Amino acid sequence: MFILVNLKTYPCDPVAVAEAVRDVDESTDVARVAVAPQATHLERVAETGAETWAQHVDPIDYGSNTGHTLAETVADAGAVGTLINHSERRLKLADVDGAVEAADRAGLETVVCANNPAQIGAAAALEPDAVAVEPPELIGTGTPVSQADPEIVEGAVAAAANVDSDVSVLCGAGISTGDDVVAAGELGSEGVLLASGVAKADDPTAALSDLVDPL
Ligand SMILES: O=C(CO)COP(=O)(O)O
Repeated sequence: MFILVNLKTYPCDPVAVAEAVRDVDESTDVARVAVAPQATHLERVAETGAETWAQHVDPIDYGSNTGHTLAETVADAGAVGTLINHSERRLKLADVDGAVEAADRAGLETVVCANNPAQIGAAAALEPDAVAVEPPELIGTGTPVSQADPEIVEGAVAAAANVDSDVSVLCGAGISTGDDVVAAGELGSEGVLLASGVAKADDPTAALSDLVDPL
């Protein structure tokens, strides 16, 4: 299972969480664990040796784009992948397409987020490496999508497979325990996105160990 920890703009220590991510990733053969800090922390996080992802890239190339995030810069800072169209950083469909293209150009792995199976189908058609279904109403609640809305995960898996069977499906929202990760896997998800369960934990290593232990 792929476990991607999104730090959003939570007031945690990104380097401490990244060290926990690196240590837990190295301690297991059954999970791949990565962290997505804020753009300005990418370099410091990547220096820990943790697999580092961006939270967003813009659908742009080098040039006159003040205030935007260029995929190549994110890759230069040490990121190997990027989220696109997170529910807290929504893009127009054409811009999701452009951001996937920009990430591909920079050699970044891509996960395109979406709210529901219909959007997952549209996202899969843009040929990212993976799509992630995250019902916005469950984000940050501690109520796991795999329990509260298993149909949405199964629907997302079916919708992506219908469009492009090479696109993996992840799910997220409210996931904080190993049982939640196991349940996500049983619904056909190849990984999970999570944030508050680790970013707000007093002991991120313990929180991450709990996530991978039952796998
Ligand atoms: O938005 C999320 C991950 O990208 C999920 O957030 P929570 O894990 O806090 O529900």
